[in-house]
Amino acid sequence: MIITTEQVLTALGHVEEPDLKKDLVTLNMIEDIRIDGHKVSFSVILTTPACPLKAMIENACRNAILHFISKEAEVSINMTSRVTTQSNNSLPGIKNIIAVASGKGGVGKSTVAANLALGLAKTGAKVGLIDADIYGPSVPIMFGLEGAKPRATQENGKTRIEPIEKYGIKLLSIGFFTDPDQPVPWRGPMVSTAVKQLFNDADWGELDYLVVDLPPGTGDIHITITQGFPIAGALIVTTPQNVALADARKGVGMFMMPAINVPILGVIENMSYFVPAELPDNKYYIFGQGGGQKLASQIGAPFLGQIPLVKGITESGDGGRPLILDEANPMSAAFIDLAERVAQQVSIVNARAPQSAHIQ
Ligand SMILES: Nc1ncnc2c1ncn2[C@@H]1O[C@H](COP(=O)(O)OP(=O)(O)OP(=O)(O)O)[C@@H](O)[C@H]1O
Repeated sequence: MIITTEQVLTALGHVEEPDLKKDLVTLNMIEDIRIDGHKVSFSVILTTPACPLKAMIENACRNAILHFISKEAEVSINMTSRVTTQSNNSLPGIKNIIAVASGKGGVGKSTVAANLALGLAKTGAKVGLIDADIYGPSVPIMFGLEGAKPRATQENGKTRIEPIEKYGIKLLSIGFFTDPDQPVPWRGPMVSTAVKQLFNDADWGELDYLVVDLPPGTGDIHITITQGFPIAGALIVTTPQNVALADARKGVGMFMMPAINVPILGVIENMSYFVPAELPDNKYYIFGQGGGQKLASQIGAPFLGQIPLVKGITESGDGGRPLILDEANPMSAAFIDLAERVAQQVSIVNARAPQSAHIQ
């Protein structure tokens, strides 16, 4: 039996990337085809290491070779990834900026941002996290970094800030530069300058994803960030109550304004229900039910899931070690799922963008 590269490409041309709705060959996702007798090997270049469809795509590729070429073929597939970006990126080295937003305060936006950043890193992506919540920066506490001061160096008359590395990601918080016991009486322009420095003056190096924890609501910082930097998309965190949903809708409205025009990656509902430890089969919908899903369908964005009200989330946040790092806790896997769904949406948005590109 002689197998040719053309046969392999034709067979894999029958495998569709379910999100991007095109076949893997057209999407340039197949590389390194090697054939040795009945042995066939190749690499599949996914758009993110956090791809939730990895196993499914691998199976489909194997089946395509066996079905279209030969049942006798021995197939070996290297599943790898190259995170996509949009080529109009004005921040060199940073492929995708993900803004995490909420209408109201206290709905768990920082909790989602921290666990999302760590979840993306756990799948193998290079990740940074900016805490731009000037009114209540939570990253120093959530990462056990109270009192930490990032190193700043002078380079050709310019200040370079070194992000702090913890748990495998790079971090900067506006809280590292303010006194935690003093209110921050900054005026709009000062806030705007400080936030821009977190992006422009920091040595982020190469990042696949830069997660940005925004302040609640809509304000100066939102305008500064959305107008100053290429945001891949915004993630909306809400709780199920009507009051939270009404505010979340306002937040979404801002991202959708023509002058801002940031795609909504999806809606995450936090504190969806409470499960008492002694009655693990009971779910109590304390704040109502179905609100996040309703918001997502009203704005035509994907609903990315529910996070229950869990004591461990508060404890781990307050204890400086986000819950996702505790692999024995079932919520850890739930946060990884969430990170995968968010990465999937970023890849979809990038593929739809006019100047989308597979850039290393
Ligand atoms: N699902 C959850 N279960 C239990 N506690 C939670 C959950 N989500 C968040 N919390 C806790 O609620 C509090 C507020 O969460 P967080 O700081 O993430 O909210 P936020 O929306 O970022 O608030 P703000 O922007 O107003 O600072 C924290 O103590 C956090 O640990």
